[in-house]
Amino acid sequence: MTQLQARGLVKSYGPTPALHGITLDVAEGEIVAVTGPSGCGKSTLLHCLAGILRPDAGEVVWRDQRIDTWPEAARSRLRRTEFGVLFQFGQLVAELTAAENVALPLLLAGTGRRAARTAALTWLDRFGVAELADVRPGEMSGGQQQRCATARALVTEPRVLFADEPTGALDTLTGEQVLTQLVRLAREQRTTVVLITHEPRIAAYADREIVLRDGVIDHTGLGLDASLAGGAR
Ligand SMILES: Nc1ncnc2c1ncn2[C@@H]1O[C@H](COP(=O)(O)OP(=O)(O)OP(=O)(O)O)[C@@H](O)[C@H]1O
Repeated sequence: MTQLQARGLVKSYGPTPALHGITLDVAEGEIVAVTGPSGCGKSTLLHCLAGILRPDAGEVVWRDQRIDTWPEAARSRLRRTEFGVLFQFGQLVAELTAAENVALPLLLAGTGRRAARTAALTWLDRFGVAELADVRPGEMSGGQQQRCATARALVTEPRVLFADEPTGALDTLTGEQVLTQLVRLAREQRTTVVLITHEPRIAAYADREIVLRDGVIDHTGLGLDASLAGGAR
């Protein structure tokens, strides 16, 4: 089943064009990597798909519903429930512990405190950082922070996870470790993932790679092709 569709997306920032007509289908449970040179429109595409930005023209369709025309409050609710969003710097709340950070999206969605904490501990454990439950982000390494942020993005068990360079701030080995965990858990949950990356090695974890150039899709390929092009894994 198709989970998410972009139909002829066009977006400019004032005089600066970013997307020139992107059409794309993402299947349920599919992991798609969006790659391409700096400035080619990757983040803009992700933000349009996630309902953060409204395209100037074209449509974003999620499970047969056109969402780009929804009011901001409805799109924001969608991002708190059915969608998960993860950025390069995990954006954990500095004053909260890891468990409180991970529980936060559930509390915002109305889950009770005890159930939210239990789920947070489960997800921290899945990312191998259960022992950090009561630690604040300032006392964690970058990799530990990003594991917590990834746990937070998945704790609501979103249908679609949007990740913008989620391992871009980490060293190669740590980045790959976090990403393999993310991909494994996403596959277990049948979560659809749209992942932006600069690195062919990272794109190799995806089912499909979509390469943008100057705001259009240059070509698409299998993740495996990217791995071969980028050298041995
Ligand atoms: N808020 C903004 N205001 C003005 N121009 C912007 C803004 N955001 C992006 N752009 C421009 O839109 C184009 C696409 O940017 P976008 O960030 O989507 O590309 P990207 O492929 O994600 O780049 P990078 O890999 O460097 O993050 C670029 O020319 C960029 O300079």
